[in-house]
Amino acid sequence: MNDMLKLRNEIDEVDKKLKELFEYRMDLVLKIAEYKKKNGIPVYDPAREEEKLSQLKNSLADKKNADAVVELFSQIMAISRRAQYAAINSADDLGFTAVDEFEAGDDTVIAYYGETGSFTEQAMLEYFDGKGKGIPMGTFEEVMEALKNNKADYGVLPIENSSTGTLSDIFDLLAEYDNYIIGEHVVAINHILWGLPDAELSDIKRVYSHRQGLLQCSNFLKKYPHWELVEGGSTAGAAKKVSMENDITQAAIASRRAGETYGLKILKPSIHNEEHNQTRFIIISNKRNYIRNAKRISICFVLPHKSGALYHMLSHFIHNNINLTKIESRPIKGQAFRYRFFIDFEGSLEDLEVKNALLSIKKEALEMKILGSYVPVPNSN
Ligand SMILES: O=C(O)C(=O)C[C@]1(C(=O)O)C=C[C@@H](O)C=C1
Repeated sequence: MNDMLKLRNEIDEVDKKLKELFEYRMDLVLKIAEYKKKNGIPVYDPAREEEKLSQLKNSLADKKNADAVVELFSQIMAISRRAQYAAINSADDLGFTAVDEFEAGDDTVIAYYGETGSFTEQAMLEYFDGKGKGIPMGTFEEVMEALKNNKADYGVLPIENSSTGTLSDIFDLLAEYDNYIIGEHVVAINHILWGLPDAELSDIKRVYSHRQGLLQCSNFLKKYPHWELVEGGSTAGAAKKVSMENDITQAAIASRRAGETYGLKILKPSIHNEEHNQTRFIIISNKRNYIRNAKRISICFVLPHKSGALYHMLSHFIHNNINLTKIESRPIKGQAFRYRFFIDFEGSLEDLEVKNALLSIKKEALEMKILGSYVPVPNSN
């Protein structure tokens, strides 16, 4: 027998013992689960886990294995928790209810950002198949308020553009309000420069649009440095303003629907920087419901201000084999250089792995909110 074969035989012996010990350990873990269930004790006990890890680390003969031992036992304890959640079966509730579908009929009221003809209205019409009664709202916050005050059943807001990135205000509002993401929709954004029916490009002195409209068309606008750029309201609001004020020197950057709605003329089509300019919209509700088996989840959390806190938090995703699709951070108002993290990941609120990760994060974070679970648009992020 050669040396390698001999060593492998020894490893086989060690693995056999490890396996037997692992099975024995899992039996103990399930007995603890029974006890926890009977006495209403939560599955996750971070203090006990912390104590175990430092005990194991400090008692090592050879400290070079310290990190590996911590990794190995963190993983073993994550597996144990998963088994306990399965045995206890939803004693620790995430507070969300699965539904088969979201109903929308003619009486359904949907608050959307912007004016008639805005891209958000288009997202609403496409998502709800033209059903429901849309009410335009002047600000993102008004959409949130309409849900809060039960003035609307659903809300629609833009959250991310393929060329300019995320709309950070929306993240702050999602953290602040008790409203939840129940769906998402992507719209191809085609910006057009619109003027009055008699206007020519050479007449223009001032251009109105939403901040995003101006940003997404910045390359085109750079060619006209003498134009005054005025941001405010939605893109459709800008088209309405140009139409109402009847000044030949004014133009608006807006959608085809908006320009046609307000009787304007195309001065320049397709002026956006990126050929495939797309915006992702979210559909929100004030109820903690989600479509059964929806495969995307968004959360946000605030961490204790100590070294390694984010690393530790992310390990809950790693140990539960969860794939993150997006991570963002936003400064917390009134707390200089402290951040709230926003994470999107794959999975369903019914998965034990997801439950395991979320309940652990909830326990460790200073605050954690599940922003919603929804069916993602393919390749949206
Ligand atoms: O000691 C417990 O409470 C257990 O359930 C066991 C165990 C472990 O695997 O060691 C599992 C989960 C807890 O978070 C802490 C420890």
